[in-house]
Amino acid sequence: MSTITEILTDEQWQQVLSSAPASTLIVASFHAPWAAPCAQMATVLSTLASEYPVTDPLSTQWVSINAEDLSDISETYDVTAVPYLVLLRNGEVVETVSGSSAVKVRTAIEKHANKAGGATQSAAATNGTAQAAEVAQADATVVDPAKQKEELFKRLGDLVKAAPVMLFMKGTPSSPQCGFSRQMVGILRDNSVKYGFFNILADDDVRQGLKEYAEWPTFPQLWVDGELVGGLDIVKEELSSNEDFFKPYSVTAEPTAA
Ligand SMILES: N[C@@H](CCC(=O)N[C@@H](CS)C(=O)NCC(=O)O)C(=O)O
Repeated sequence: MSTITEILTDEQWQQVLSSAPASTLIVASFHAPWAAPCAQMATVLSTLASEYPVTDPLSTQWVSINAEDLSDISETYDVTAVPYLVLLRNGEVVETVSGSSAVKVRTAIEKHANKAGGATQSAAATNGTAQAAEVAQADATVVDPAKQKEELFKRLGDLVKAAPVMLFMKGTPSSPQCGFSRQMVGILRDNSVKYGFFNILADDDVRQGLKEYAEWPTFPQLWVDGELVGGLDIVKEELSSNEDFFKPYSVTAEPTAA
């Protein structure tokens, strides 16, 4: 059974790419320590990995990459949100999956992995192992719409608290994909605000789900301490009535006594 290797350096990644046989499917999972769905994804992937044999030429190779620490690798594969899965064969990307849907991840891997790997997988499933049961359960939570929504809202609840100030935007701060998001990034920069961001264009579940979760229909959305402040207009209003609105979140703020 295969296990997942954590990639710690660019060189280690290059080594994986250059040493893998041409037939090997490389399953690369990009994650960030602050993103709760990545922990769930790690469980799903380690379970899937354990179902695939190591033997060449039927091999799959499983690696995990911290998207922030190894930003050059993330840029190479256009990783703008996590979890993000990249499947490669012979140095070429064969498929990517954005988000934490266990079903999408499993389907993509099964599609590209060798058939013999699939046979082993069915054997594992009929063995009724705890691991097979775990994946089945992860899948079940995603296909039942009510459960799916519950899972998504739980994920969103964690995501809006991923940093004290969280911006849900179109694009990234260095490359906003909408004028409203660009203006919001400018305001945060002008106020020296330290913030986390999420590119909603990279994850349609988050894009649509957050509108309902927040009861706010548009982006950008700014969340502070897990509470929605609002969109661009509201943030401008807040600042015009209180220019120190962002002071507690400014990188130049004086430390406050506990
Ligand atoms: N007046 C709004 C402007 C934001 C807005 O209208 N956003 C639109 C276009 S970028 C949007 O997010 N639409 C929903 C979507 O694209 O999913 C604000 O204050 O934030």
